[in-house]
Amino acid sequence: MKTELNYINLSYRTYSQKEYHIPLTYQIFGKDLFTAPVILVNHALTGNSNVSGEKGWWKKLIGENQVIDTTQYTVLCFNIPGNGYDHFLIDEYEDFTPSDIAEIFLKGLEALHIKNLYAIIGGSLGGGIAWEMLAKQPQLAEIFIPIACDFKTHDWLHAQCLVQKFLLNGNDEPLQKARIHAMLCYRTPQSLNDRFQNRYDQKKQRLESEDWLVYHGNSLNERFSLKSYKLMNHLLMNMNTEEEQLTKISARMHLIAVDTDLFFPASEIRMCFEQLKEKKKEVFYHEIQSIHGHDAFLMEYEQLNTIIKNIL
Ligand SMILES: CC(=O)SCCNC(=O)CCNC(=O)[C@H](O)C(C)(C)COP(=O)(O)OP(=O)(O)OC[C@H]1O[C@@H](n2cnc3c(N)ncnc32)[C@H](O)[C@@H]1OP(=O)(O)O
Repeated sequence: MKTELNYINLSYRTYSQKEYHIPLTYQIFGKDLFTAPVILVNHALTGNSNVSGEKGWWKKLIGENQVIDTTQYTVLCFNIPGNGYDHFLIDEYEDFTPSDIAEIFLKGLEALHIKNLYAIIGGSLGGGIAWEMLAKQPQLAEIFIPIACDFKTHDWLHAQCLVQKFLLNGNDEPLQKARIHAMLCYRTPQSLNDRFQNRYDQKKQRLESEDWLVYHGNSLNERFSLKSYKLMNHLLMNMNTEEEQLTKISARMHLIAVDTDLFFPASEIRMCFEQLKEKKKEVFYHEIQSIHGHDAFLMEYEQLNTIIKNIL
């Protein structure tokens, strides 16, 4: 299986009229290009192109004989430029919007001579970017699977991103603090309360739940850069796909929500589904039941795999 990082050099002018040289990187898993249907996977906020294999963040979904079976498909994943996985960082992150990232990914597909995709799948921010891509090229894919995401950032999510921005602009452990706040948005009160039951770690002199949060804050700080996090948060805060374009998307759509998601509430995803259904035939809604909230798309594999297995 090929897992090396590949490069495409792009000249790109942002919608804010800034010129950039973008070394767009990507990974391919499974079958060689042009020998099998292509599935594009768009990664989430702190993810990257390494979706499958030993360290793949979606390895329980994508791999040999997994639901997204790399013996049957070519799985392609671009890095969001500036995510730092390929060491490319962006200083002026506000130059970019999710619409720019979508445009860059489309240019990436063009450079690879990929005209059609079998499917686009994306979780959270990755799904939001996929909405933007399809709004720009409605005929691009046969199947669209946005998971725990919406075509735009609603007020509550925007507000949480604003808090993230304040924390990220602080001087004292900005990335750790932002991650701790984000972890609380990715989970629910029940998820934490059921799991930790107020247990106290005598050795560390703090609640186990606090230790878990501190661990996640420090662990992201070790593997992710502040600049990348600022960019990703800015993108999450500014998803705004043109609503009139949505019904023009030709792909069979399968919107997947999590019943307890605080970031992208199931009620909003269902509303999007109801509106699309009025004007479009092949649109479906699925719901993962979980106490965990947004993170369920990285935890509830039994449900997620069953849903996706029936779609592909
Ligand atoms: C907006 C968007 O685009 S969303 C995208 C952003 N979302 C994320 O980044 C996901 C954030 N959540 C996580 O990273 C979670 O860990 C998940 C969802 C991947 C897994 O959740 P859980 O199954 O509850 O695992 P948990 O968080 O307890 O443990 C993960 C790891 O941390 C370690 N860990 C957890 N708590 C502690 C602790 N207190 N001390 C030391 N290690 C710890 C575990 O041992 C485990 O290590 P391993 O991966 O080497 O086995």
